[in-house]
Amino acid sequence: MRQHVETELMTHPGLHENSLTKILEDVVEEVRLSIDKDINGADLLHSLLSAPWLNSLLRVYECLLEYTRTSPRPCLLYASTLSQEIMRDMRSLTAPSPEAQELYMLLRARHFQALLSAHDSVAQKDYSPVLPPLPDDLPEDEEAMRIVCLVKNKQPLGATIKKDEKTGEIFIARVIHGGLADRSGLLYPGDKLVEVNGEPVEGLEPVQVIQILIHSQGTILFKVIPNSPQPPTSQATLYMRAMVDYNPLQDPSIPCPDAGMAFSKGDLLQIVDQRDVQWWQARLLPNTTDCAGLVPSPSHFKSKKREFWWSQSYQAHTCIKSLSAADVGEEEGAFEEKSADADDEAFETEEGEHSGHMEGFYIAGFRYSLRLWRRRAPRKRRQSCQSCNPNSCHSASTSPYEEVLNYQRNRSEPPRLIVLLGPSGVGVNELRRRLIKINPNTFQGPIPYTTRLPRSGEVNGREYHFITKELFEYLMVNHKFIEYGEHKRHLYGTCFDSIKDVLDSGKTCIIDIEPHCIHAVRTKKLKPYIIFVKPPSLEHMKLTRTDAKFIANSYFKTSFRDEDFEKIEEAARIMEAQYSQFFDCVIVNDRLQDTCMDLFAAIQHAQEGATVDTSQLDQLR
Ligand SMILES: Nc1ncnc2c1ncn2[C@@H]1O[C@H](COP(=O)(O)OP(=O)(O)OP(=O)(O)O)[C@@H](O)[C@H]1O
Repeated sequence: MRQHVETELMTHPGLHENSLTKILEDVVEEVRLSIDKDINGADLLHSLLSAPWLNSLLRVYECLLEYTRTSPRPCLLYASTLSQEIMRDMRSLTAPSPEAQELYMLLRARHFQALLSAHDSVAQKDYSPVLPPLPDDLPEDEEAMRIVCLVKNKQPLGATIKKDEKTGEIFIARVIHGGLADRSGLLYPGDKLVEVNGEPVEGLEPVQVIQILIHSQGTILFKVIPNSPQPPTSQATLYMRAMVDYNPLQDPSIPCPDAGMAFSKGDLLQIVDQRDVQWWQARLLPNTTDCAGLVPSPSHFKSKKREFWWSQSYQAHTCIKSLSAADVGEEEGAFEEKSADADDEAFETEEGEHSGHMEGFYIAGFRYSLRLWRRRAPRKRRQSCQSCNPNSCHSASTSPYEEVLNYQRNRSEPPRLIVLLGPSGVGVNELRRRLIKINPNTFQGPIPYTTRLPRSGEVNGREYHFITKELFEYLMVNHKFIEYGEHKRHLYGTCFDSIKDVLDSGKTCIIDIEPHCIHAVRTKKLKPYIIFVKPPSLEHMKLTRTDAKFIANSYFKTSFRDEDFEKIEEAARIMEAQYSQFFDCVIVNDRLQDTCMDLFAAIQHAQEGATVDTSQLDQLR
């Protein structure tokens, strides 16, 4: 008989190809591979799925399924009673046979009796739980409780609690998106905490409750009085670029520093919950699988912006020292004595390549004078002041985030403006010139404006747009220039119209600007892609710039000295610290050839699909 029972179990369904057990085996194997790949949570899932109880449960389930299919009927309604009668009859036998004795032992076994009892319950369909009757004196205001069991793992529980100062009751304050509590779907903001692991929380401080949680191992049992159900709110996910640095551990206003999320200027954030006016929930991209964290909402930022944790707002008037700017400034007096137009000539004769004529086409925007006015000491140069421009973006000083969208260029749209910036001498002009030279049908620079007279051979609208001082000043006051400056009593500037001309022709316009002009180009129309050209290490600069020369003053190009490299490095560091939130891409100009390729790839990426700021751009030009 024993043999018969075992055989029965063996022939039960459950091991054929599509059975749940087989599927579970496959899933377990799959999860095991995920552990090898170090995927978060895979080990926990693996141990859960490999648990013997789950396997047994599935087998039972499969047996039940099989029986449902064959719908067996019970022979008797009271097999248990019958077995009792048989045993009673056997006990009255004076000399029972060995078979009768074995039968008696079997029927008497507890497991068998339990089996027969279960059989009778099923046969009589007597398996609904019998609930005790409700007491008559049930108080009207009795609240329903919910018992929530969470399995603690390495992740935080993902919920914060707060105390109602009036009643002393402890509530779930917020549930962090993607955290354990959120994924359980059983804890909601406003739920009143009654017990944690059997310990009543009445009269406790939130920190004491946290201590209970910290010391709990394995599963944590919460007893809560659920908050009245809240209507589900559908929220669009927003993507934001951080304009400031934020560290929750340095923010005294955050309700729970551990639930906060630190971010740095320029980081992309996925805002997953904006229901709270003060504290949003966000994830740091690209890790969208991580649990979200609390970040201050823009309105909270504004109200707290004077506090110490609100770091480094944008300062439009910051002076980033140009390479050898002091030298240029010092020589200015002597230089003024000489011919007012000597610069361009000197540059043309010394550096024919840079004059703009190249294999049958002309590249504008690399003239000596144009580059020189920028390099003069800021106190001397007549600087375009975008911070005073009503169209310039002050949003950075008031908003910690800017909304961004994934850019998908419509073929009918003009290309995006490509903006290069970097410390003087890092190689911005060299890179821009190379790009245009390599592919003049794709890339072009804007033709600058000047008030100086054209020289022989120069064509209006080719080297420069030659205009009168009056017209230049008219354009200036009407904010038509991205930047402008004075060099040797002549005005030079880059006008928006020149950029528009290039873009309207279908070419990619590449400009280089001083960092304080970033705000001027951040318009919805131009959709600028801002590339920061960063110097390599001092050691690499020395190695790669052995033959390089930079414009040290108005007459001479000189070789780099060690202190020049140090100045480049320092200027880059300051630029990055103050403007990195605006950089779409950072390229290290180490080996020229490689940098050109990186730049080309970055520009292609920008034109085909990359994030673009949206919300703030509307407020601009
Ligand atoms: N990666 C590089 N390797 C070697 N030489 C380089 C590299 N990048 C630039 N150079 C050289 O360094 C010198 C300075 O470069 P460039 O004139 O482009 O600097 P810049 O950043 O435009 O400076 P400025 O803004 O002051 O005009 C040039 O001689 C250029 O050829």
